[in-house]
Order: sequence, then structure tokens, then C-alpha cells
Amino acid sequence: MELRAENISRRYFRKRGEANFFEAVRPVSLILRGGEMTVLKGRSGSGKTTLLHMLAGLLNPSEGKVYLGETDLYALEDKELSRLRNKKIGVIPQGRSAVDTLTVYENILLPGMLYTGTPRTKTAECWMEALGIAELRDAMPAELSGGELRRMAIARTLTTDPDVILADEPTGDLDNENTEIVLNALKQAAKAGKAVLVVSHEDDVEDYADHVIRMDAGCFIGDDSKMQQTAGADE
Ligand SMILES: Nc1ncnc2c1ncn2[C@@H]1O[C@H](COP(=O)(O)OP(=O)(O)OP(=O)(O)O)[C@@H](O)[C@H]1O
Repeated sequence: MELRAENISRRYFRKRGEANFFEAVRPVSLILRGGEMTVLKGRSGSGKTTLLHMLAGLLNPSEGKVYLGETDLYALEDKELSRLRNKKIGVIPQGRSAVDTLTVYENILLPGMLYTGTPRTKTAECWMEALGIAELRDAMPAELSGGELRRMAIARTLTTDPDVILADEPTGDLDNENTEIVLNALKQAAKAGKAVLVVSHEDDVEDYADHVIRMDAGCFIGDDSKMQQTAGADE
């Protein structure tokens, strides 16, 4: 499955001097294809999270369209959009997202239970193993380090088996060894046919990328050869 953004932009109401609006993302186009991992880099405030939220169906673009396959995401009714999102788009958010009263294993199984009614126990166990958190299965989130919580959140998203994975700084609070573990897991998901986008500041992440997009002040910049047809018009 392919996620395609066509000339999407986002303005926020924000009074700055004469201007009433701040353009966080200027019109950009990109394609995330199944089987590929794209890395989105840029300094703080360049618009990466805003772009990721628009791609995820979580934030209406001021202009432009986002298509999942042939479906125009923002033309859907709210209910339909959230059903589609829950089934097909996995977001790994920045920051903490654990349910504190559930164990690690229950946290990982929860979204699948909510959306399909069936716990994906085998898939969850595979991803917990791949992410090095199998032994934390019965621990409570309060007992986990920041890096362990992050890997739990990644296992939870991967366990829902979405077609598109959008990860916002998934290695932000990890040491080198765990960064490698997480990037290998995301690359494995891409190789299994998922369209993967990783937002990151870190240079090492580029080694795993099929495409690299650089962002500054809401625009795509640079001429990285790996960008090829990902940024801008396709074909
Ligand atoms: N709800 C909002 N209202 C007004 N301005 C916003 C809002 N959300 C984000 N912005 C502004 O839009 C710009 C882009 O923010 P965004 O979070 O997309 O950047 P980012 O590249 O993800 O940054 P970081 O790497 O620090 O997470 C920033 O200047 C931010 O202050």
C-alpha cells in the first residue's frame, strides 16, 4: 500500500508581528511506498511532526490531499477516517504513551484487541523478542526506563500490523545498541512490505533509509540522491 501526499501545507493561527498565521509546512509532496523506509530529517521546529500528523490522518492540511491507496483521507467522515487509521496506519508518537495500569504485554496487545477483538499474541511476542523486551512482559510501565517504554510503544504499533508506519523520533532516548535494535525492527517491517517513515535528528538513521528527505522551515531541501522520487512529483 502507498501513502501519497500532494502539495500539503499547514498554517497555524499565531500572531507574530504583522502576520496572523505561521506556515509550519509549506506545500510539499511525497510518496511512501510499501517495502521502503524513508527518513525525514530536520532541525527542531522545521515542521516534521506537523507533516507526520497530516500523513497520519490526525491533522487536516490547510491545503492539499493525502491518499492512502486510492482513498482521500480527509474526504472521509471522522468515523470512517478513524476506522481506516486504526487498521492501516500505525503511529509511533513522540513521548510517553503507556497505559499505566496494564502490564507491558497487555499494553502491546491492547490496540489489536480494541480494533479487531482478537489479541495478536504471536505477533506481539515476536516483536517483543526483536526489540529486546521479552523479559519485561509482566512488568508495569512505571518500572521501565525511558528507552524500554519507547521500545514497548514500538512493539505495540508493529503488533497492530499496519500497512503504513509513521515513527516520530523512535530512537530519541535510546543508546547506540537499542537504536540499532529499533532501526532493524523498522527496517524488517519495511522489508515485509510496510511503508515506513522515520522522523529523526540522528545521522546513523540514514544508513537504514531507502530515501532521505530533509526539511527546513517547512520545506523540503537538498539534493540527496536517495530522495529521488520520494519528495516532489512522482515518476
Ligand atoms: N498547534 C500549534 N499552534 C501554533 N504553532 C504550532 C502548533 N504546533 C506546532 N507549531 C509550530 O510549528 C512549527 C513546526 O512544529 P513541529 O512540531 O512540526 O516541528 P518539528 O520539526 O517536529 O520539531 P521537533 O523536532 O522539535 O519536534 C514550530 O515552529 C511550532 O512552534
